[in-house]
Amino acid sequence: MSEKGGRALGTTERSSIKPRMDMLRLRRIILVLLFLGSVILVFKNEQAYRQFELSFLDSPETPDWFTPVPIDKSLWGKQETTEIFKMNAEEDDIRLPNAIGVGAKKCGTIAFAYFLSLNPDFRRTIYTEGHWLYKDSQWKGGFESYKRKLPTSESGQISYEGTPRYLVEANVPARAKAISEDMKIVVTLCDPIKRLRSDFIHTTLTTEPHAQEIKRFANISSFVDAWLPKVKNNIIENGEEYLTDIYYHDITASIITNSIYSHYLNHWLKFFPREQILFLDGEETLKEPYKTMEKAQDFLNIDNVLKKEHFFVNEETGYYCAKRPENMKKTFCLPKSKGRTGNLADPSYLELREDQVKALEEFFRPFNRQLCDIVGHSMSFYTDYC
Ligand SMILES: Nc1ncnc2c1ncn2[C@@H]1O[C@H](COP(=O)(O)OS(=O)(=O)O)[C@@H](OP(=O)(O)O)[C@H]1O
Repeated sequence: MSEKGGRALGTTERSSIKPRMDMLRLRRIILVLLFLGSVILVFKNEQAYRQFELSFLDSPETPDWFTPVPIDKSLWGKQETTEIFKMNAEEDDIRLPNAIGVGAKKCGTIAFAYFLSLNPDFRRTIYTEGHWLYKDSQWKGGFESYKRKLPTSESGQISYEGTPRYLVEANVPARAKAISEDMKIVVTLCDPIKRLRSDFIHTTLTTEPHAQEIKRFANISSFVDAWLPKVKNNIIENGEEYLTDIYYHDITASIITNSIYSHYLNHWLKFFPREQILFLDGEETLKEPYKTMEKAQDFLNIDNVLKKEHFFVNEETGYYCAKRPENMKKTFCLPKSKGRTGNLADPSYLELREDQVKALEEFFRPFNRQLCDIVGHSMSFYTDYC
């Protein structure tokens, strides 16, 4: 009985186990397929995401990836300064600046200042850059401290101090206003991508805090792949606030964000009216420096001493040099550290892929549109937006 029953049970079991095994195998196959499917989906999504990050939305109907904070021109020049400049020294042959240069970094700010200083009415600091206004410890030292950075000048001459970093330091406009409400501001701007290239290689040759990190990238292309998506996401998540004082919280990103001129100018314009700011085009300073000189001399109200006949191209470097107006036989060229990108030993170090150039153009576009509104006229790098 038990044997019979046992055999009967065994047969039933066997006949029900086989379909169950088949079901289990089928389920396992389905699970494996589902797993593979989701791995492919994740991979494809990641690819699509990167594609999006580095894509160029060519159509004019395509909305910009970001909408900058709207500018309110009625507020320009209205913000009072709460900073107090300590006038703890006499003005003698060293006077307070009546004009400052505020960048942008790598746009030809030194070419501007060095060439213009061939006009005897324009007196610039003997140091290339002052780096005085944004440093709290120096600011506290008042004029006694600032004097060490300033040129000698006579009344009627322009006393000028220029530091490209001033453009992106949030405390500088209020401090410049505390020194003088009539301060004239000179801003040289240039193609954001060209500027980025120049900033990238320049940083590798400095002791700035991010120099080591930048040096670790094989070339600018791998830097842009790694950092453009990060910067974009930070702006999307935190808004333009992320750009404020970036040197203190994400200095590596500044290689890219230093080209977002509109954000920083918006801040400057709260303190100074538009008429007190001269916008120069770095491309013009490079290709037709006499035009830049003419504009600057007019703006600063000094004699138009520097003219076309004072400039010539140095055949060895391909960059402009100048003849001294008081003795045209004496010439002056900028130091070799300027004009680096045009004479690179390995140009591939600064090469960007086509898709990267497009992604960068797309990245800067909303800010350049706003820049056009701020400046009020077209510049070589955004003619289409005005
Ligand atoms: N005449 C002449 N000679 C040499 N270089 C010239 C000249 N005119 C403009 N430029 C451009 O100036 C770029 C350097 O910009 P900055 O002086 O603003 O740099 S810095 O921020 O002060 O470090 C520099 O960029 P790099 O080529 O990357 O060095 C040049 O594009």
